[in-house]
Amino acid sequence: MARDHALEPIPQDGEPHVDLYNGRLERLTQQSRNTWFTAPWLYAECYLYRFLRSLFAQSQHWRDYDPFFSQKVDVFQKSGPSIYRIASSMHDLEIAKANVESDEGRIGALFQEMIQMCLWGNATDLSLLTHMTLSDIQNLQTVEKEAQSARKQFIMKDDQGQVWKHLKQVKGGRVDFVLDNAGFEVFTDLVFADFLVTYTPHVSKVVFHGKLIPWFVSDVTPLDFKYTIASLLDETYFSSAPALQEQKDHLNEMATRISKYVEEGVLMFSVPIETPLGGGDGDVSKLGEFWTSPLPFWNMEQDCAELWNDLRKSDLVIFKGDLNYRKLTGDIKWPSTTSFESALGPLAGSFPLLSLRTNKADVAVGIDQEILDEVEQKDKKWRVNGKYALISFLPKAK
Ligand SMILES: O=P(O)(O)OC[C@H]1O[C@](O)(CO)[C@@H](O)[C@@H]1O
Repeated sequence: MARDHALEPIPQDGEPHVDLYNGRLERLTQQSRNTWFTAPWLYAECYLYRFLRSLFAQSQHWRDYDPFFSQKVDVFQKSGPSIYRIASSMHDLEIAKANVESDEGRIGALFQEMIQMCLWGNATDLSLLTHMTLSDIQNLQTVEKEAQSARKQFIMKDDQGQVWKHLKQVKGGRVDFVLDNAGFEVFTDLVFADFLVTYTPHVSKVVFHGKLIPWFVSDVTPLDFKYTIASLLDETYFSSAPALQEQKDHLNEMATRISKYVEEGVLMFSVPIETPLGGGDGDVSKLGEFWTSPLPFWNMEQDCAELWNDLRKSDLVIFKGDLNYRKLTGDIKWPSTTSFESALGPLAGSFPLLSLRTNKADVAVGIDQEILDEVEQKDKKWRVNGKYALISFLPKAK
């Protein structure tokens, strides 16, 4: 990689997208753009994880091995303090349930807190954490109200009001999460989902979409999803964090509720939770394969009609994180004042779409010129340092 070698075709390993990756590579070769430094970054990064998967997929005994699993577990286990704090807030909500349910204004305010918790949960992925200390990580994980208001100035586009206006008109609807990272981030996604189905009349089902192969180090696989819920139910899992029995009880109360929702299918993974890495045999993985292709999401209707048709049934599709944002916008060098709608290309209007992203790569759209000028002056690295964020919403076309 460091010597700018040519990318090799991915061997026919029996798993999805080999021809797709190799066809693109062939085209890049014809254009003399087939080396690590010359290939488009989005393609090269996706290729890296697909190539790595191929090495395991072709082995006899390592097919089910996720080389990043231990890193994901390690960081998750260190997230105890924030997880206990959030669980205690959910316990307070449970006590006030009767009052909350009848107060639309309060639900709206909580909805916005949940959005921000999920947004900043995305700042803590393993691709950025390698150089951080434990206290840096735990600091980033303080996503409660006070920390949220301090971080508000870092949200460069904020469509929270619009998304709430949309969702509050929905009754008993379906929300989808196109997940990003395992560990603390997916925990915040589960908390948001729990909030939506337990305390609001607007949502009765949540579908989670993960990755079928180890992806961008810390992305959620079916096993990670299952493991997260099992860990939350295990009282000893976060034993490195000092916790009162009362806090452990709060976490157990919430985790038991979430686990029951999963059993009942109120919260579900888009493919069977036992799906092995690589997707296994048969058709079950059709709804999961698309997320690890190198394609932008623009032409989802043609590229993966089954998934597009499925998402069309959703009342809100939430795309988490930076890579999903890059694929939504095609990872193009748009002027940052370009509208989010234009950057979504043909995908725009397919379903109500919310993107929650902390900025870790160059592409950024939908930002007012004034805000751009101000942030550009304050922090030249705003596009990539994970400190700034975008909350972008676009409704379904009528
Ligand atoms: O986990 P997220 O938010 O999708 O971040 C992934 C991002 O991290 C990087 O791998 C490194 O910053 C980017 O190339 C990529 O878009």
